[in-house]
Amino acid sequence: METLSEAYKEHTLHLRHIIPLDFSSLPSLPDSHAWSLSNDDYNNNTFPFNDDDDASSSSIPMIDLMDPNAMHLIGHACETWGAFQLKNHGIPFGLIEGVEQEAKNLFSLPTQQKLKALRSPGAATGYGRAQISPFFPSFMWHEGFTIIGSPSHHAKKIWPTDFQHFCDLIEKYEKQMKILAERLTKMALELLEISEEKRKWVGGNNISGAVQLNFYPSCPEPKRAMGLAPHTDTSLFTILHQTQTTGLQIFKEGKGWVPVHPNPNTLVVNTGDLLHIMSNARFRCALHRVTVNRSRKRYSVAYFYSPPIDYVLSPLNVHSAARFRAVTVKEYFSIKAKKFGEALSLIST
Ligand SMILES: O=C(O)CCC(=O)C(=O)O
Ligand SMILES: [Fe+2]
Repeated sequence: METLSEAYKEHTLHLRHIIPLDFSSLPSLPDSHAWSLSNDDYNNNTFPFNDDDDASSSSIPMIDLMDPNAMHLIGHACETWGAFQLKNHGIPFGLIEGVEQEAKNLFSLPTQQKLKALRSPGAATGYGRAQISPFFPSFMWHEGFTIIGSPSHHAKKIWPTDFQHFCDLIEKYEKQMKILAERLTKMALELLEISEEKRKWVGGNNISGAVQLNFYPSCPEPKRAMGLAPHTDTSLFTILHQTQTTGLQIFKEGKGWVPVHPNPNTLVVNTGDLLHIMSNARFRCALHRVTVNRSRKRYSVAYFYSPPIDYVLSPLNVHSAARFRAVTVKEYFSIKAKKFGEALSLIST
């Protein structure tokens, strides 16, 4: 089966954009990882907001999936923020905790062991820096591990005799996340009045899904470092579990960088470029980034959900002129891998 990995094949990266720094023994921030963030940028001078902003308009909405009105609340959140927090999402707490623990185990391994699963140039899966690294002048304070389909190929390299537990948990997690993503997608497509014919793929087995484990080590100079640089996700929806350490921020026009405070038993959902395209820009794709901190390590687990790679994304059923030309999922992934922030404007009509 063709998977998302295909879209990265023509886009080979230099090894310096793949091999992470060995963060374990650094007394200070190397120049290669220094960002010139102004104090205001870091502290986001627009936050807290004006007095006339109430708390509910100053942070992404919290939505209860059991709420009978959930679909409309989700639609509103996608229109205004491109993101929301989700409770009563149905993913067993023990499973989330288990995957979090696996991520902690993985990233605390000695560098040499992690490098056995290094992502190869032109590949999408394995251990390494963020895929967006080449588009920024400085490196990020981050290590990642990307999984598409079964994690066993890479897991066997890291733990030759002991990979099964990791694989079982990740596969269970992927299955549960897929089910949740399907529920959200059905609601979004219903709100967009997408035809039955164009919705048939939802619930099928050839969707494009990926799991991304992220690690942000504690950092000697957090104000001059960046965990993950500003980006939008190449997905329809991204469902994120973050540990209880702040860092994730979403950019909101007129407000600046807004923190997404971790809440126990709550997942963060954001819309990605693909839903932005399908909705003819009615749903935002949230620009987000991650800051780091001095004493606490931060972990997150992202699940990216997208239609099958040959699915044609086109702003259908819209009441105004299409703002994007039709592209397949695979074509869009490959444009994004090569052109990053320009991808949406490159397919604009
Ligand atoms: O670590 C986070 O909170 C966000 C991760 C993220 O944005 C990503 O993996 O695309
Ligand atoms: Fe992201």
